[in-house]
Amino acid sequence: MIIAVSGTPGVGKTTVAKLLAEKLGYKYVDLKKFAIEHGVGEVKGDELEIEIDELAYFVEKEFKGKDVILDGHLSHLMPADQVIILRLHPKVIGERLKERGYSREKISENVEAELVDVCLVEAIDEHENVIEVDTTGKTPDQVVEEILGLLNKGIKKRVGIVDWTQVYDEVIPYLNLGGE
Ligand SMILES: Nc1ncnc2c1ncn2[C@@H]1O[C@H](COP(=O)(O)OP(=O)(O)OP(=O)(O)O)[C@@H](O)[C@H]1O
Repeated sequence: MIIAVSGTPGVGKTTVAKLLAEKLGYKYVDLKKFAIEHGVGEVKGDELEIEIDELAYFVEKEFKGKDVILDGHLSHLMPADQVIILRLHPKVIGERLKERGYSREKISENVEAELVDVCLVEAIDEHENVIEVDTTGKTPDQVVEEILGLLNKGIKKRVGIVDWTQVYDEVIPYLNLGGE
């Protein structure tokens, strides 16, 4: 089975994807590395611009019918049997990306994407089997146990569990509202 682990940059995809692969005995795949190895997309500045359909072709060709965890913020756009969308309080996303030295603009862009559920909405557009997990305040182990608990119960769809508009006031400091 192909399981895609996606979500806003900084949400904890790689941490959770590696642990989930280990617990399930699945192959772990870094989607960005996979794309580069297959010559999909081109590096523009510090960004890798990827042609989604081309990447999806290689993912299907290489992993269809295999047990794989796909790690990447585009993985929910790939041909997956199950999608896991990780969520995190947008202010924690802001803190993590600040620690990474992201620009104020990049931080704001990603905090806003988390605030308005961009990855979740895209995943639901593409796939029926989407499980949303709020990782806020949970350890990686707790997040993986929650995912395994749902999958073991045969639950393939669980969405609509967070609404960050409730914490909008806490998020404002991370948004580039003035456009400066
Ligand atoms: N559940 C967690 N609790 C505390 N810290 C976490 C948790 N999950 C991940 N982190 C930390 O958050 C940071 C980002 O984690 P990670 O690199 O897994 O995120 P990501 O979503 O893969 O990011 P990117 O999309 O940029 O690759 C790392 O420093 C990681 O150690």
